[in-house]
Amino acid sequence: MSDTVEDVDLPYDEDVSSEQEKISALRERLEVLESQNEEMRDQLLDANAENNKYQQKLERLTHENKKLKQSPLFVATVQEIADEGVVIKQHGNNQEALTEVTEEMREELEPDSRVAVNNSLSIVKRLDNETDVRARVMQVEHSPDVTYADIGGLEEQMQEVRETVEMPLDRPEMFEQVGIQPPSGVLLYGPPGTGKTMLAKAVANQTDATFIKMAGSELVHKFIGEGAKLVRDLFEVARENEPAVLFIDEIDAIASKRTDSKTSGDAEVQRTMMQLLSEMDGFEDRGEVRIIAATNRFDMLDEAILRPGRFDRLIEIPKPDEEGREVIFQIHTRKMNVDVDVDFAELADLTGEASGADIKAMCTEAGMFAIRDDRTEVYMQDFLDAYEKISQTGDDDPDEALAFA
Ligand SMILES: Nc1ncnc2c1ncn2[C@@H]1O[C@H](COP(=O)(O)OP(=O)(O)OP(=O)(O)O)[C@@H](O)[C@H]1O
Repeated sequence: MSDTVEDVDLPYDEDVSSEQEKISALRERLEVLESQNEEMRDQLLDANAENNKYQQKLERLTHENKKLKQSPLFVATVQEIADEGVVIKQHGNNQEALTEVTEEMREELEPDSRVAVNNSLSIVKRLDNETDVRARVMQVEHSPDVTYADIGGLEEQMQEVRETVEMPLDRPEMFEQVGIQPPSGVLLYGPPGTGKTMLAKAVANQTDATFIKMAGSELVHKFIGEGAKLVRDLFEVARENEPAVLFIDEIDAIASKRTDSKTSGDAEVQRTMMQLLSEMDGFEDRGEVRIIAATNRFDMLDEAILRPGRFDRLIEIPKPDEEGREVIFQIHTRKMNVDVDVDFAELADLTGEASGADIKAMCTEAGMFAIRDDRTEVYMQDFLDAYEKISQTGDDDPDEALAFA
């Protein structure tokens, strides 16, 4: 307190008041001050009580907020931002809902944003950019390092793929001058591990194009509810990266014959396929992007996908014949330290039903036998042992890939 007696405004006149008057004036002043003090103490108590109340509320909200963030959240996509609220579509069950959001959150959202919602479908947060999803579902490689020389036993098929995919990418003006549309898509079909992916990569390498791969099964099983959007994204990424080879593996997962069941999963697959068809139909004028699809289940495909203008070249990629197998053995042992006695013709003869992938596995296994034996050179016997081992692998499980035993 800096006030001194001189500063205080006294409740009496110093010069005229008697002692008695001074005392009673001071008493009165004291009473007033005491009652003011009382009042202020009451106010302070009230304020403290209020403060306590807010403190408790804050704690409760912090706790709720934490709980909200901890309990499992569902993923949804924003469909529309309307005055009445935000329309979201949940992944998994595809149900649409109108939900409220805070002003701050509303500003962050736009149609197609992916969001996390809680049990009562309130939007809790916006999920980070969708390139994340794209990256997880699409494999993008600029000019992959596979060349035609790495592929064995598919000369005819290679020629056909080159004509239909490579020419339009390399010399688009030829098609323009002749006045025909280049074939829009190529479908490679045949057993697993026969080189379909390799072929698509080799075309991208040869034409210096970006190779973009998406697996049909991932589209419908991993990213439920997002299939159609991801197909849209896929074509967009291709256009952004042209010249591009767009490789859709396991296309049967999205384009199989319609089944009679009407489950929501089927409806979702249908929507994804419709999106694919519409992207392909509108694709002719979209520059230097070529589509290659692959399937092991040609018999399952919906005819809609095979209509002219879509995949109008169907190329069978069979298992290699004996001559092909010999070449594939040579390709996969190029970098191996192989003994001169190794007879690839004999190995090709031995491995009747092997696919290219089986042969590759056998070469690696032969190398492992050499290493186990502490050698750096791989002998014929290693290949024979590898054959033995690999052909036995599938014995217990007839579905196992190695079918050449
Ligand atoms: N014709 C081939 N020539 C050389 N190597 C081959 C051949 N076919 C397959 N391979 C080997 O097998 C591996 C798998 O082949 P690829 O992925 O191209 O098969 P795919 O037909 O696309 O199989 P899937 O249908 O299972 O996707 C290749 O990386 C390669 O090492």
